[in-house]
Amino acid sequence: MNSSNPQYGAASSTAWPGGHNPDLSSPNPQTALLELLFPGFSLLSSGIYKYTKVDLTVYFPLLMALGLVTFASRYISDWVWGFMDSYIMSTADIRIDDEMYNMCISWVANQQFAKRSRRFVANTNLNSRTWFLWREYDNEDDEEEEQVTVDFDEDGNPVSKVSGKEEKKVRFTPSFGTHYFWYRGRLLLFSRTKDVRQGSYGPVSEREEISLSSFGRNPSILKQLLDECRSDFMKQDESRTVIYRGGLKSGTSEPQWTRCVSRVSRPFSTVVLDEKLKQGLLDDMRDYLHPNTRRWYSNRGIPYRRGYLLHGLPGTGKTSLSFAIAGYFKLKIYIVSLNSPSMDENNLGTLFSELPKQCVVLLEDIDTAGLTHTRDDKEETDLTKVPGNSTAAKPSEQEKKPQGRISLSALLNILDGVASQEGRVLIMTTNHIEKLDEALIRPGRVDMMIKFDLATQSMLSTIFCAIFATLEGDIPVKSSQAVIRGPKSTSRRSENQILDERQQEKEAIKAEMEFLDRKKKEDEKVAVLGEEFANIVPNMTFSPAEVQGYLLKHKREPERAVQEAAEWVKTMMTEKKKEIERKAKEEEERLRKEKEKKAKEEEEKNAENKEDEGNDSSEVNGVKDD
Ligand SMILES: Nc1ncnc2c1ncn2[C@@H]1O[C@H](COP(=O)(O)OP(=O)(O)OP(=O)(O)O)[C@@H](O)[C@H]1O
Repeated sequence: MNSSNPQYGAASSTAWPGGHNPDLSSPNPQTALLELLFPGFSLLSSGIYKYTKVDLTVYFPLLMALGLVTFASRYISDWVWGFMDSYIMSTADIRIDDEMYNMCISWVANQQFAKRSRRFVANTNLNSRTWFLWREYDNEDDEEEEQVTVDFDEDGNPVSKVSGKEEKKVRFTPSFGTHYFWYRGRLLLFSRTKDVRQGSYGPVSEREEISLSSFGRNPSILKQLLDECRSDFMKQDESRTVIYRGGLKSGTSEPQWTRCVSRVSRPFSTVVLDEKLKQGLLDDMRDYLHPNTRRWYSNRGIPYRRGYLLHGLPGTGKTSLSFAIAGYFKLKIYIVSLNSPSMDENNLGTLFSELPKQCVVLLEDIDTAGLTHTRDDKEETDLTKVPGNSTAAKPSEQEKKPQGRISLSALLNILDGVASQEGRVLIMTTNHIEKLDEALIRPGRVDMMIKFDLATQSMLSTIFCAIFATLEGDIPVKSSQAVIRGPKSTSRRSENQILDERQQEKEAIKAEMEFLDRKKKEDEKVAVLGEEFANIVPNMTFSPAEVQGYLLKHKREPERAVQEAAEWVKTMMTEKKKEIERKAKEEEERLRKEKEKKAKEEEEKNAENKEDEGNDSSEVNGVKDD
């Protein structure tokens, strides 16, 4: 301990200026107060005194005033902020579980203030707050982002590609706190705060809130900004089909639609189906979605809804058509699984009431949805009415059926009740139309049914040609021929440069001509091979998915696909035969067991009857004896 310490020098002979002689064990009250206002003050002042002989405690009143201001400023600033927030600021709070969050955050990520931010959150996926819900989550959301991650070296060995455009893009958004930025000449605030109400469980990225604030009581600037966020976000989806899934909000029992993926829209032409049917569906939907049609419906008091049932064997294109048609009409697609354990009548009702004005709702494999007539599955009467014609189903069949949590009547009410959004397009798919209740597919609920069949001969050649057709990008272009034909630089170019460019342009045109020529020849060849292929594969025997699966094995060798087609058909037929035999055996076994069970039950019943009869006769005899 330094004996010359002005603060703690009780034992020291050093005289304190101003008559202060602080004691180590009991510092004077002034120093104690200053120490409270400025933690570390005594240490600092003793240091200063030692070297400069300036005693800071002399300036006690001044320091006190300064300390009080510092002490109070925190409270004052909080109060001022609270006052401003309540009376002279407008704020938009954005819920993390709403799609507006994605829109807003993706807008923020593109702003200069976010790029300049010194403390930021780095994301490869701006929607990662729900990563745990949907693993397939929007990786493709960024238009600029390429999905290629694997390349092959000269020897054909896979190598990962982690450079340039292919690299997964990292996006930066400002971290927790308040960030200022200018928008249309106004100073706005973007705040990201930790959501303290949320429990400690749940992913970290979930526990946050974001808000946008502006000075002034008129919030129109915030609305403009949010509108811009939304339209920017929508632009990214222009050539995509956005898919939403119905489920529960994370950690709650509240139902909500969650955006799970956006895909490049499948061209409608790539779904192979009878052209008349396809055109009929397109015309029907086009007419339904026409802006004047809603009025037409409402004038006549008819609910403005349209339902389609796509039925047929597995792998015949029902799902593909649903997605393609949604993409064609630029509609979002909302998928809900009635089999999901979280899906009950209330949740489904809420989801349907939250649908946007125009969209496609897809209920896949509706026959397997395990609809019951009431929630209480034990009631026998319920089970006998399970989807299937109104006729009663056999007990053993009932046992096998999955028991859903949604009754058929509730589903019907939801589909055409007041809660169901008008303007939506309902598409139901099934592999077993015969299992569906008539009420579910009556006109008004299902306005058009489309049957999907196994591949006909014309479908076979169409699928063949679709797979082997030469499309842009299929033929590798030599780098010397790949010329970017953008706007010419305005800077002066030398004669040599001009000549060079002309030469490159010529080469590019030549390459394009070569490509078209080659494409024509290839397509002619493929058309002939397609016919050959269709003649080898039997009509209406394989689903388009099976044919596609086979052709993909030879995707670069159409000739080989034709050569080996007969062998493939043979193998497939044998497998199918085996499968049919196996199923027949299973059915036989099931019937036998059922028969045995029935016989046993009958026997037991007879035995019981006999016993009862015996008892009755002994009673009668007893009476007689009496
Ligand atoms: N008619 C078709 N035209 C083009 N491609 C088809 C067609 N049918 C099936 N495919 C192809 O087969 C695959 C499976 O098709 P999809 O899922 O649409 O069949 P699905 O009828 O919905 O089957 P499931 O009943 O099993 O759900 C897809 O890759 C699709 O490209």
